[in-house]
Amino acid sequence: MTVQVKVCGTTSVHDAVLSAEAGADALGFIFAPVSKRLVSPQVARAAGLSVGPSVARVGVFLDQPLDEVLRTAEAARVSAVQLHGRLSSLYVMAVAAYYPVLRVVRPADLATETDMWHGHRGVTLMLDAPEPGGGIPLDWDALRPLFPDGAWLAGGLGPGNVAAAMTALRPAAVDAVSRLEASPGVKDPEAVRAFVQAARLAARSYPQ
Ligand SMILES: O=C(O)c1ccccc1N[C@@H]1O[C@H](COP(=O)(O)O)[C@@H](O)[C@H]1O
Repeated sequence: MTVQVKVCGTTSVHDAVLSAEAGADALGFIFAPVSKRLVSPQVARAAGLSVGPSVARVGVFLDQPLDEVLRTAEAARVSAVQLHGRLSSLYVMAVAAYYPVLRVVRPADLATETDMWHGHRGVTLMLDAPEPGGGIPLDWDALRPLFPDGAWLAGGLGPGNVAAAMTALRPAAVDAVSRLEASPGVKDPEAVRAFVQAARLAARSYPQ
């Protein structure tokens, strides 16, 4: 199985190229105003263009109005949208009419959201810690019985623990930001490279 690796919190062309050269499959651009990694749609668009179409560009939003999400995603030319927050299923489906959606869920909501989105091809679940971008890992062993096939995993992942997380849950993709930074919004090149390499290595031990 091919595991996707997403490097989130990209705020510059420089860091987009760095992550793409390290082998990332997807870059995340955070458009939530509360974030320390907030990026403008214009910079995100330039960064996306700098890495070419083979690298996915994911716009990340937290509890923002629907029209703002759609306008920002369009301006930034993202290829997918990641939705955090308390959102109705109608809202999520409205975004999914335009973009593939990564619907982010907390451990407490995993079972309900798995039932809700089962069979919706445009919506993929991503499990994350309750505080997005907080760098806090989840209790992977406790989540093992609930973790759905095909879901993505985030929450405090980094070079030192991504292999253990993948061994426990076998996610379809892994995503990280806090542990890949030299300072908020600025990537640590060594950490980004080590994260992608560790995830690729761990993916080799997935059952074929
Ligand atoms: O990182 C942020 O500031 C952020 C703000 C608002 C919504 C999502 C945010 N980040 C997302 O959090 C996860 C994991 O982050 P971490 O590795 O635990 O720091 C990732 O999906 C980011 O997209």
